[in-house]
Amino acid sequence: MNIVIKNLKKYYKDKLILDIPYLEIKKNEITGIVGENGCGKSTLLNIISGIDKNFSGKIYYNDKELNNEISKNITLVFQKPRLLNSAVYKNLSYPLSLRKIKKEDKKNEIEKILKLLEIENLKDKKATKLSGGEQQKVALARALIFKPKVLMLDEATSNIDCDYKKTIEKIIVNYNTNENNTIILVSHDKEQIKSLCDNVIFLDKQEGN
Ligand SMILES: Nc1ncnc2c1ncn2[C@@H]1O[C@H](COP(=O)(O)OP(=O)(O)OP(=O)(O)O)[C@@H](O)[C@H]1O
Repeated sequence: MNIVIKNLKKYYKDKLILDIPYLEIKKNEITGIVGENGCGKSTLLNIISGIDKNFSGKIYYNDKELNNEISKNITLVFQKPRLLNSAVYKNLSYPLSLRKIKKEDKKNEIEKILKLLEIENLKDKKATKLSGGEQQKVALARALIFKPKVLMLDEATSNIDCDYKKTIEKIIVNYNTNENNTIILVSHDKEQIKSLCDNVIFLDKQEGN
């Protein structure tokens, strides 16, 4: 999905947080968003995902404004995952149940994604009891299982160890190139941004913040 942002302004009370006259995020590309703490990166992802509707300006997704169908195709993964207080398997099956996926297909999809992310060993463990890095892996699995057209990662690999980060990065690149998807990556990891992104957006902190 191509995303075009026009005249976006976001305030918290009377403090201007974001001021973006025009921004285009292209499908089939990995777009990095960088900038110092507090410049509004997470706020921007929340707005694009539809979680935050309190802004002025327009956002077009393939020339259309946000609706239920488009929302279903956008996933945002947070640095601190919000997982269910139940087994990893349940965390992955629940979102598929909401989408009315048949039991047999569900099982196959879950097994595929556990294997892809190399987390079969976590399947029966309680998600909220996992380490920070393990929880991030589960959150990525839960995001990918939806096959979203727009995948946004907000510091989503910050707790993952170096070796495994490479595995995740490969999965992200494949997901982008093979499936025609849009990926937006917020990260303070300069190496990661440099090696993965086709495009980098530098957000400036607004004056007075
Ligand atoms: N709910 C809120 N109410 C008031 N101000 C907020 C709220 N959420 C964020 N802000 C402010 O908005 C600004 C942008 O925050 P945001 O979290 O988007 O920045 P960021 O670039 O993602 O930062 P970081 O790199 O530290 O994660 C900050 O000044 C922050 O204090």
